[in-house]
Amino acid sequence: MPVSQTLADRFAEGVAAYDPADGPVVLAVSGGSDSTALMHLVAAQLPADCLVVVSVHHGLRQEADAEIALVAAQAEALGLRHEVQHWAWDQTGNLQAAARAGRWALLRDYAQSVGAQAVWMGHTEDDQIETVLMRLARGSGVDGLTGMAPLSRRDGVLIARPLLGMTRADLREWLKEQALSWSDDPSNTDPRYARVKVRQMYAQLQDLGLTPKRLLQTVEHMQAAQATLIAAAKDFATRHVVQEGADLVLDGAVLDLAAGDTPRRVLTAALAWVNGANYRPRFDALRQAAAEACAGQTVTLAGVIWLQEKDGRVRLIREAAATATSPLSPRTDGQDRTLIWDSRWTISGPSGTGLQVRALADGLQSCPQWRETGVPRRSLMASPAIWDKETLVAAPVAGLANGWSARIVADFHSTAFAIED
Ligand SMILES: Nc1ncnc2c1ncn2[C@@H]1O[C@H](COP(=O)(O)OP(=O)(O)OP(=O)(O)O)[C@@H](O)[C@H]1O
Repeated sequence: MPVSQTLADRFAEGVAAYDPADGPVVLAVSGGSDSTALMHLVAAQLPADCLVVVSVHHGLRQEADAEIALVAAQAEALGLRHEVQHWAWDQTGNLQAAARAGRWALLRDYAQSVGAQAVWMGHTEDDQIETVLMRLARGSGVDGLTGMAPLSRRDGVLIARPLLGMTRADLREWLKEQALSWSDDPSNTDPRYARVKVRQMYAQLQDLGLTPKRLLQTVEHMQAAQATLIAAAKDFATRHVVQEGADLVLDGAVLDLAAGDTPRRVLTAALAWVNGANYRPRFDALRQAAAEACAGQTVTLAGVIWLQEKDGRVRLIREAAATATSPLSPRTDGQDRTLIWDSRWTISGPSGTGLQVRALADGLQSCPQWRETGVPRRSLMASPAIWDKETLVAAPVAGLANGWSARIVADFHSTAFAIED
């Protein structure tokens, strides 16, 4: 059977769970073989109007213009929308790491600005093997050695990797069979990069019997171990964490980090849920904050205020000052505008020019009915509000709707234990 047959069939199974009603999908396509194959395979399975192809131009190599032009031409032939996002290096830090982080930030922000349900990426089995070997070299634990997950979450955005079970060689074979071209980025073979070194050394490790099959078996064992840890954490959370709107209320058991993996996992998940998964504290900082909270102090960590309740529990509230401002670009078709704010609120409302979403903060004074909502003051101050420069247009959570709505994207207990990327 030609590669095309089996590969396309396996891919079709992988996308079966996708529901167009949940919003568009962003396809991250660099123009390399893997993401080019991803674009064509997805386009054959899903309706074009729910796909947006996004290429990030790093402005670092001359060939990038031609690579992105090739993606644009192929996307157009498939009837897909194609967007280019430009990245600029501010000359700080390691260039590779900065480019990777900058690329993700552009993909994430774009996905959130169009209310996308997920970003799909072209990582393959080869990338998985390299990732696990690099993490082994860093002494990673169970979570790290699970490698990349087929479905995970970063900064509150879902990442799908439908090609993880396929090899680069198979994808290239498939592209050739379909007479489709791709671009080869020379840095993918530059031995100065750690990933390239790992790839080259892995060829030797295979001679010792560390075949892809064996290595991926270990990954499966780790995934099973991780699933057990996550199940225990979920169960613990149902007993010790209560979601109240956008806040979480924890009892003392969650702060008892000496009790092992489970409370640490639950506390970390709780913070990540409240801060939109924008940052995770280091363990030392977490331990210190938990001890202070146990001693009755109010703590601010990871963009979250840990406030004492009268009954001794601790309320986690988003810190208004840690949220960002998102511009609301107007729609030309007169439809409502939808975007995701602070990685966890879906905001919808009438189009308009020059509007922004940012935390309500002191705008609370302009919401006469806020007390009737029953939501604590500090929680309302961190809730989303629509602003026209300094004028408050709407604060839906604080009782000033004016045609706008805001809802928390996902419930804590059912989503907070998704695998983090
Ligand atoms: N410049 C980019 N623009 C958009 N998406 C990108 C870009 N670079 C990488 N990606 C996404 O990240 C995935 C993994 O990145 P990686 O650096 O391994 O890819 P690559 O070698 O540039 O290209 P490919 O994976 O397509 O062969 C890609 O498959 C793609 O989905």
